[in-house]
Amino acid sequence: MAKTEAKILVVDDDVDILNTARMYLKQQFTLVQIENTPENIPLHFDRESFDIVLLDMNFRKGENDGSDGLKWLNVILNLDPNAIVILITAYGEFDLAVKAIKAGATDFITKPWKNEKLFGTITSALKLRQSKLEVDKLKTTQKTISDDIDQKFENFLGESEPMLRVFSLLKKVGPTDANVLILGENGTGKELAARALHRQSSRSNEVFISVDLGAISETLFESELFGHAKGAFTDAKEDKPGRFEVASGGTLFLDEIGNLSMPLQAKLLSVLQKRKVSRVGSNKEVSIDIRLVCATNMPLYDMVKEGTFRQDLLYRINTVELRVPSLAERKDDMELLVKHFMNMYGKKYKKPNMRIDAATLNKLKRYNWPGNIRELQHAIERAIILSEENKLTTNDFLLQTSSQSESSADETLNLTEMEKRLILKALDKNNGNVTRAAKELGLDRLALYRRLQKYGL
Ligand SMILES: Nc1ncnc2c1ncn2[C@@H]1O[C@H](COP(=O)(O)OP(=O)(O)OP(=O)(O)O)[C@@H](O)[C@H]1O
Repeated sequence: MAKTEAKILVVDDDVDILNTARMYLKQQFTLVQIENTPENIPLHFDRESFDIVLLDMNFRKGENDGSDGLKWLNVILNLDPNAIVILITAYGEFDLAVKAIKAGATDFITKPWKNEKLFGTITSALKLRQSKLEVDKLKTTQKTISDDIDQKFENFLGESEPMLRVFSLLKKVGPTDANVLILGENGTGKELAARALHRQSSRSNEVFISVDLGAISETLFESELFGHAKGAFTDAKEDKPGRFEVASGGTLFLDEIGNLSMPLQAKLLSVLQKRKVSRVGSNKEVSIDIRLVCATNMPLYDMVKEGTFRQDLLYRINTVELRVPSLAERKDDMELLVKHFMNMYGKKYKKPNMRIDAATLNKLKRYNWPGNIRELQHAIERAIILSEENKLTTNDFLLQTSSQSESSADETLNLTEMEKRLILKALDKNNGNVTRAAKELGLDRLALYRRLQKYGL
């Protein structure tokens, strides 16, 4: 009969017991080692990773209160927290066995034992060992995956005033368990902000689960979020936990929350209130412990007034509100972001040391970026791919919407409005330098200052 794959260490000061155990166990398992001096246990663990340790409770002659066994049990669990220890007790030592199991032993066996009983005890303990190792492996895999994802998201850049305010709020709110609602236009970095909150929380070693509510169909909503039991519907071939359950212990990020229909808002609210979910097709409720972060680019407050977003749901998710500014509001970050993406795509497309001239940077600053950072990121990627020299020029950027918006802006015939726009344009072009902007406008500095005051600029 093939031996079962397992490494077993038997520790007892009775050499007869050791030899009997070894003789029998060697026929059943792939590796069996024996030791009569418990002080040598660490040496064995240095050389081998044991699946099971059979450990005597009473070592020194005359001592039979089990304190020695408990001490060595502790040593073994320190050497390997996943160790499976089966204690060898004398007949009638039940109290001691209970004490040992509370201290972390897996099972006990009384001597003299029957071989079948010993085999059965070891076989079921081995199953536990395998699950513990599997959980460990899954945890490591999960950590590697989330570290990997986090790396992609760790660069949340900004040095402009509005971004410094965002960072300061993130720092204050991150470590709390407060529900956070992140508002902002598309592509402003709302998901980055949510991940930054998670990284700064006490849950940072747990999962961050992101759900795009805009991408989940009405019919799949419940099964995706709350899970389903086997047979709940035709495609439910097996039990499956939903995102709420998977995120338990960590952070759940619900993106595009403004896109939820009223019936789905009611379902979501009920789960958030109860902090419990039941999988579709099951009556059993599972408690969930999540930190909730939601995001949207929709005007939730207006939607509440119109009756398309539930006020009670809004109050549940917006304990703290954070607004990520649009790129147009943080033009001071343009250079930093442009250089960051140039560096990123320079590496990706093997075009290192790319430069950008001032005129091109100014063109990028003047453009409105309706798609925000995502649009900027794509524009730089495209420019790097298309560029023929190691310098990005205005020709590498096709900002058509920009010229449209610039020309439509010029269509206004209101003189005051025109003057205001020209001043802003001149300032923008000259990086906020009043002297140079004034010169370009044909004004002296004082005259420009007076106009800035007049228009509240
Ligand atoms: N401050 C920033 N620094 C660096 N990169 C950024 C920054 N903000 C956003 N990005 C990048 O812009 C892209 C869009 O960011 P993100 O997905 O977080 O935006 P979003 O607001 O969640 O978008 P949507 O509303 O479309 O879901 C990502 O590639 C992200 O890495």
